Amino acid sequence: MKQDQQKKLAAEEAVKWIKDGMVVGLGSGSTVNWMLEKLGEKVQQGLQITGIPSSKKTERLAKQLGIPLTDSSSVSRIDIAIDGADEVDRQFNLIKGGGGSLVREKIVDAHATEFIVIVDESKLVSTLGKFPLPVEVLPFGWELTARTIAELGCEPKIRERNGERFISDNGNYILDCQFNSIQNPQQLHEQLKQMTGVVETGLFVQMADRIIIGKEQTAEEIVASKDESIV
Ligand SMILES: O=C(CO)[C@H](O)[C@H](O)COP(=O)(O)O
Repeated sequence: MKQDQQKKLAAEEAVKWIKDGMVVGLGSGSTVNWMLEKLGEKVQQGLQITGIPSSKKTERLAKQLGIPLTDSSSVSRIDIAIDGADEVDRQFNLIKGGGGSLVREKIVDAHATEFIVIVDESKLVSTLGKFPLPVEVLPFGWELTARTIAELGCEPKIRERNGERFISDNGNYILDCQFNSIQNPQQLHEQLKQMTGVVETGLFVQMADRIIIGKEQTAEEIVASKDESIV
């Protein structure tokens, strides 16, 4: 499938940035899974790194692939983090959390010296918001939290999977908030973060250092000062 091929291209390009001795933040999602496959191969060939997984799913796959893991209590730095995204805009803002791992991803990605985002070209948008913004909330009183969020002009929907309420790795719920068009990601993130009951938002505002977009035959790498346009 074309999209999978693009994800694989972006993922493999990103692995080239991982060098011996690095502590590597491992994101989550299907694009990251391609990255883990390649990284696993390199580890088998002798690359020495330590990974910090950002979700239980990533932890399971990394272990299967023989990637050595540790946790944040055992490292003083994260050299590089590689993660996917659900939407990417021209100002290096992201929507993440489609897989429900946004809190751990944000902690890992925010502490990395270099944060690389890997996406297929369908993820690149001019304005964020078509993808419903995932917001992690405490289960207690979530209906009240959802009502407050709705006042910002969206329709929060409690996330379900296979007919069951989705529970994050942190034991919380996810509200998927359809804003359609997010004109000011920073402002919206701050408004949401101020609400009691909100744990974290899927808005990653200007955190990325490098965006690698898988295209038809190649992976296009965009590094910019974060004020620059990327397309
Ligand atoms: O944020 C995420 C998980 O919480 C993922 O990185 C995002 O959903 C992209 O996933 P995929 O690579 O499967 O398209």
